[in-house]
Amino acid sequence: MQLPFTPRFPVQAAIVDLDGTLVDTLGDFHAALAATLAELGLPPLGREAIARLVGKGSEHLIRAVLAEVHADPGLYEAAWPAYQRHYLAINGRHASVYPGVPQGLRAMRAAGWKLACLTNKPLGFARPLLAHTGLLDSFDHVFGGDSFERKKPDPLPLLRTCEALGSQPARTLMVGDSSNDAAAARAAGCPVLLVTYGYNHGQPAREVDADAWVDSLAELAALSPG
Ligand SMILES: O=C(O)COP(=O)(O)O
Ligand SMILES: [Mg+2]
Repeated sequence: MQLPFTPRFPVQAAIVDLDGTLVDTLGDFHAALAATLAELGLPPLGREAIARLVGKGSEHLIRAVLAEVHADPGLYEAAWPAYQRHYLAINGRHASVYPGVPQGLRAMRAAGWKLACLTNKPLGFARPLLAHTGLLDSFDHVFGGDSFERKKPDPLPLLRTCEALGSQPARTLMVGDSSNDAAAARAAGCPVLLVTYGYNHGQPAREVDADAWVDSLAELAALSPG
């Protein structure tokens, strides 16, 4: 497997982010939040505003959305269960796999790499979404934002995922779309590749400290012989 940079050690596994990297879920976030805000009698929020707030898990998203619409923070207690109900009802309906993802995952598997999906999304949202999009079987492990005590950008979820994969961090590539993925990877000692098409809190991914960037995961397939 060739990469668009030279890692210090040969890579033998990858940890891949979900929202903004494998699947464009902005439509799901928008629909679930619209239903939640309407139920609470609050104004809706546009897609661009939501894209800036996604990436640090659903609890953070709900608190940030309430702040964005100038709602009472105490509404969180009602908003969180309402959001879970609405999200589960529409999970995957307004989502699409990014172009190049199946080719990129196939290339990584063909290289003999172990693969894990590690997202800040709750596991109860992540697994059904991966199954719905046909990506679940690509992964040896799937972990969510509630699988460990802390979420990305903390290195703990990456270190635990490396253990599950049986791969040292220096030999495990983090593939993500945001500064959460990159900061967690740096702190864990994993090399990091970012896609440029994701959310990254509304900022260009090329401005984030990473080892390399790709516009499509199909670039990995193009680099690999055969
Ligand atoms: O649900 C989120 O906050 C997004 O999670 P991810 O980018 O880590 O997949
Ligand atoms: Mg992401």
